[in-house]
Amino acid sequence: MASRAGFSTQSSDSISYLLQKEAAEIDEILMGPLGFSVDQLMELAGLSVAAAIAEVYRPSEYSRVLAICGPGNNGGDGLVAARHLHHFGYTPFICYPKRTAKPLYTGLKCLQVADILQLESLGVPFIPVEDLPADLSNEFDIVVDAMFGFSFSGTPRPPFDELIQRLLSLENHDKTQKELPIIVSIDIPSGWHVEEGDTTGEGIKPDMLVSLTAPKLCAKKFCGPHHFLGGRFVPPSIVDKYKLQLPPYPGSSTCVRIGKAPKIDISALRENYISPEFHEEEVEADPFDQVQPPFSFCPCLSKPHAPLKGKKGKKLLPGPTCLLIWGNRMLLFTTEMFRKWFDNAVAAGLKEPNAMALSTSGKDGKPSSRMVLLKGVDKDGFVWYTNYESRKARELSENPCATLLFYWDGLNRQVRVEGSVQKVSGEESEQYFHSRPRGSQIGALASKQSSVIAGRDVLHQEYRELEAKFSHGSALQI
Ligand SMILES: NC(=O)C1=CN([C@@H]2O[C@H](COP(=O)(O)OP(=O)(O)OC[C@H]3O[C@@H](n4cnc5c(N)ncnc54)[C@H](O)[C@@H]3O)[C@@H](O)[C@H]2O)[C@@H](O)CC1
Ligand SMILES: [K+]
Repeated sequence: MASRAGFSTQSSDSISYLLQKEAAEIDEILMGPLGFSVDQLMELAGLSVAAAIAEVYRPSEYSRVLAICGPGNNGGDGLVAARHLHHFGYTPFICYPKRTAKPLYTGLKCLQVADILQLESLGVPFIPVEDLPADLSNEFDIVVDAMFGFSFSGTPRPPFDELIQRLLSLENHDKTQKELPIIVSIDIPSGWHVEEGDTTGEGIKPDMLVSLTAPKLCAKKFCGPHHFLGGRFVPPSIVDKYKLQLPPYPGSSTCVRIGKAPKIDISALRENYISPEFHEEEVEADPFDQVQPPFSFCPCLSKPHAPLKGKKGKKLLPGPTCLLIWGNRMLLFTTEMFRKWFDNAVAAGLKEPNAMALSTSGKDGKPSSRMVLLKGVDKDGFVWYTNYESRKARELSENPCATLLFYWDGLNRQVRVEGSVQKVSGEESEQYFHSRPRGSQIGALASKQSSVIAGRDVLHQEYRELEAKFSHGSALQI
């Protein structure tokens, strides 16, 4: 869950939607000339479904997940998603009415046997359809609809007709009375026509739809708040053949949000912290002994940032209020302790753990904040660099007091530092300046930062002069 799905800014009008026939053809091409195996595709599809769910619904609030799996590959995606959700910290349950009983099958059935064995080894319960509570609203927080995908046609036959009815009855509950389970449909909301959608207007209305490979035509009619695309395996030959326009997946994400951005009630925006609690009695008497906070970290270590030194530096000397904060607890700390926590944040793979909000105020007393990057920390203080003509530098020259705030999402920690600020030595500044890439050096010299720029021509002129000074001629952008 370290990587985020991001949001595609591509309008839903410019995304391609597939006809049923095209979806089936793509399936055949992938598993024919392109050499994919069905289990490979299903694994990627199921993983992207689990990732999309985890993106929106946290296990601390939505732990109990029921996956209702159908007889085809859509059902297989549901089994795989449930396995990944287990590893993401959810408690999945499976209802798999057409599960195969015999172990020796070929093709798809063989795969489903493997999926079942893997889920059973994780202790994931399989609930027979007759044991499923008639009212799903008390038992589950999320229901994954993995009954039918793009090969569905006609009207649902038993027992799926009745299962779809149970999902429908969830929607008809009095929503003001209690929290109802979220419905997540894989690829197609089950019971919908693959191209025409919910033709009767009485089909299920999932809260989340995770389209796979490319959305099917019926997805145009999806009105729920969360539409994601998953199945990050489409090769260029298929994109070209079907003239597919698909949004890019950000970074290493297996899913990407498409459709409209979710409407967020800012007043209700609250992070559910799932990191282990840190109790008062666990705090060491000597803060230096509090070296390893009681958190476990992601084993994939990202490379620590190389220490940077340099020019136009500022150093904040921590005053009496240096607080490590986790949840609603605080601990006075030293820069040495900070360093250990910082190293933990780097090891946890957090993005830019050295980003910090710097707040200053000048002689007018009006505070201002901005994000800057920490460039060093030692027993004397915290170092960052700024152009001495910037607003922050001006304010610090008028009032050499500042606060720093680090916020390490994912670890549920923040660090607040308050103190007085002084310039670093010229020598340290020089070292830092020369350690920066050429382009940044030019940019730093030319930049007036937040001060008002008299005229663009003047600035261009300065750039030209600076570029001429540096033979490398690094590219510059204004
Ligand atoms: N690129 C792809 O093609 C990929 C497809 N995947 C998944 O595979 C799905 C398609 O899988 P399948 O082709 O196996 O088909 P489905 O999973 O859509 O379902 C086919 C099964 O449903 C039954 N069925 C159809 N209509 C019915 C009805 N009215 N009542 C009761 N049963 C009915 C069929 O007899 C068949 O057993 C996709 O939607 C997607 O979820 C993913 O696993 C990976 C990639
Ligand atoms: K489905």
